[in-house]
Amino acid sequence: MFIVTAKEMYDMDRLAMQEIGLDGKLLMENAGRAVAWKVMRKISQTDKICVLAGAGNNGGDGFVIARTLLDHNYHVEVLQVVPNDKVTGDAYDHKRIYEKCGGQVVPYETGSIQMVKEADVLIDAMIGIGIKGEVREPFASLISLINAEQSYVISVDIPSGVPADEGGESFHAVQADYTIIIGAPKQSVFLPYTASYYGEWEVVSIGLPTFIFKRLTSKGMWQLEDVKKTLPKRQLFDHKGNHGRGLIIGGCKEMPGALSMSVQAALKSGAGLIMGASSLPVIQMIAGNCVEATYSALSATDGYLDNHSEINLDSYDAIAIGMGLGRKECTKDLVKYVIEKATCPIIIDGDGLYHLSQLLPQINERTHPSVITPHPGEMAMLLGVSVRELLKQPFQYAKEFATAYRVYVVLKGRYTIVTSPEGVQMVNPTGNPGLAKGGSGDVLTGIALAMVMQKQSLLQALSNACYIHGMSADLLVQHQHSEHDLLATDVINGITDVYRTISSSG
Ligand SMILES: NC(=O)C1=CN([C@@H]2O[C@H](COP(=O)(O)OP(=O)(O)OC[C@H]3O[C@@H](n4cnc5c(N)ncnc54)[C@H](O)[C@@H]3O)[C@@H](O)[C@H]2O)[C@@H](O)CC1
Ligand SMILES: Nc1ncnc2c1ncn2[C@@H]1O[C@H](COP(=O)(O)OP(=O)(O)O)[C@@H](O)[C@H]1O
Ligand SMILES: [K+]
Repeated sequence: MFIVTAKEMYDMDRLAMQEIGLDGKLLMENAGRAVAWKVMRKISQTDKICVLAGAGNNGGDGFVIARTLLDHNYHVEVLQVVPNDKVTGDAYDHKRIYEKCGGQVVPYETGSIQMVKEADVLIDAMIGIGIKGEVREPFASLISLINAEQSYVISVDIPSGVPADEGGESFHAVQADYTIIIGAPKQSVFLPYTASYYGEWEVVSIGLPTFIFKRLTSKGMWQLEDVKKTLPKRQLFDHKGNHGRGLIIGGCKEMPGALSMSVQAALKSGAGLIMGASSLPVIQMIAGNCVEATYSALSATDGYLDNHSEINLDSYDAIAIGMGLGRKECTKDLVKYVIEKATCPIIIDGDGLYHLSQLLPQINERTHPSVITPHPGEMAMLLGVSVRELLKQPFQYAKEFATAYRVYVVLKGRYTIVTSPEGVQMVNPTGNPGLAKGGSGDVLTGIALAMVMQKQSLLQALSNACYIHGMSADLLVQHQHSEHDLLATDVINGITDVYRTISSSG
């Protein structure tokens, strides 16, 4: 599934009309009818429905929705929020068709507030992706009224008032219960400050050909069907070498568990062979948790790894470094050494990212792939901006960093964004707040290492890792756990169910 900015959506529209000959009225018909079918599945025939229509094409969709509902004997009326002369073009044509089919259009006036109050279902077709600046009257008051009422609110394309793109912060918008998105989700579906306005959401197709999306956007949402298509399969005559040899370097005296979780998660996700490298006390503490792994004891001073020359980096398909490593000068040297010497893909996480802020020239010079897996705090630190600023434009910032330093960026969060050095972006939809707990990131790094070592493109490998990690948490919360008691080690064990579910669902 593709993700678009408002500009990309308008460009697609233009291309569809000018180059293919799909005209605007037809697209509006497709949009309105597709939305109406979704609406019918959510409401009952006895509901009193009020469609609030604005002046633009979003309002035009509203007239098609109303006509379709009317034709199926629903009790529907349109409240036109703008004067007649503002409804023009395709929207005007669809208004006329609706009226010719017997539809009622009630002009907006103070008395029509009653219409909103009496409705069981409000269909918000006031403003779509064409919003400019702050919402004006009477939209602003209507939005307050809608939000204060108990009726079921369905927004068309986007809750009116919510910006389509990242970047904005202050806005007054409809709080929808359900949003039916037209064509493709906009960036604001995935942002922390706008996502909740959408309520439950779904996307409907309006017949724009896939090649148009491919040509105009490089953002998408990774879905189960993508995982099924790209996940490495195990063949009858496979041996462990076919599924990669991985090295995981991490752990210090205060954080031995981080390494343990990454090692376990990597093996559980399908890695062929995993070597965990840390100090002897750390290894002695964790080896019993995962007897399938091999371990390499490195020298340490005061509980922190201190000697990079002991590590042989040559015989691995991928290396992960940083989980629970510590923020000492000696551990920075270790990270620097791996960045400079590793001739396979590397994944840098945790304290490795802390050190990376002083190793940016070195990462830039790598000729083999590099992956970073920051949470927003780590990403903001690397970019030298505040977390608040980063979260206003996560797509933009992740892309800036990925393309500037030629790295894969896995910017973690409710909707983790994976960005390739070319700027292609994949959003992961799985996961829940049960993952907001120490150790979840270490598990993700282990899964990511296992994926990166096996035969898939790196963007696919990292998207699959995020999907599996989140899906494990989702299945666990649906079946045996709650978001409160879920532990990172549960997420490792839950990988079993993820694979069983994926393989049994065809
Ligand atoms: N391919 C597509 O993307 C298609 C999109 N369609 C619909 O078209 C919509 C976009 O249509 P438009 O470009 O006409 O834009 P909109 O309908 O989103 O909004 C434009 C209207 O809102 C008013 N407006 C803008 N900012 C405002 C503010 N701050 N306060 C009050 N009023 C404001 C403008 O004066 C204008 O009348 C989409 O959201 C979608 O619903 C469909 O018609 C089918 C095809
Ligand atoms: N509310 C949430 N919804 C979905 N996923 C979440 C949520 N909170 C955290 N996660 C996921 O959990 C992981 C947390 O990683 P991180 O913050 O690095 O944890 P730690 O370093 O403590 O192990 C990330 O993969 C992130 O996407
Ligand atoms: K809307």
